[in-house]
Amino acid sequence: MEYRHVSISFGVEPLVMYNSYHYRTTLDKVVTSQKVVLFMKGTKEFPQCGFSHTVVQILKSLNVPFETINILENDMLRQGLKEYSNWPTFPQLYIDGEFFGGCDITVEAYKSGELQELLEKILCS
Ligand SMILES: N[C@@H](CCC(=O)N[C@@H](CS)C(=O)NCC(=O)O)C(=O)O
Ligand code: FES
Repeated sequence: MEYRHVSISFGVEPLVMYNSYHYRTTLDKVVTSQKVVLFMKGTKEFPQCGFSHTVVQILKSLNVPFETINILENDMLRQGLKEYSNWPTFPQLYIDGEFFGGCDITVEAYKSGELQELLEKILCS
């Protein structure tokens, strides 16, 4: 799939993806730009879907710094991310540059304490 002029509002400079190779390297940069990055529907302040809202609430309750990207603003990004993460839905949580999971996985990991453990390890290193 070709991605032309897909621009993500992220940080100061919008990131532009010109083609499928470029979108992959661009997304590599996005997911490693912060220890915790959440691709979601809506924003941290105003989630637009219950699944995204749940993950935001978990991250807020754990008091960890995290970046969110609203995939509803960009349909090419929305479709491209499904391919990039090999995951068909949102939210998509990245921790330390690695895809961690969607809502169900995050809820389970939160309940078991695995999420807290991983975040402590990542954020204290
Ligand atoms: N079981 C999923 C729930 C998330 C989900 O089903 N998301 C749907 C509805 S919000 C989705 O992203 N569909 C694809 C799309 O909207 O592009 C999870 O654990 O994350
Ligand atoms: S937007 Fe309808 S379930 Fe997420």
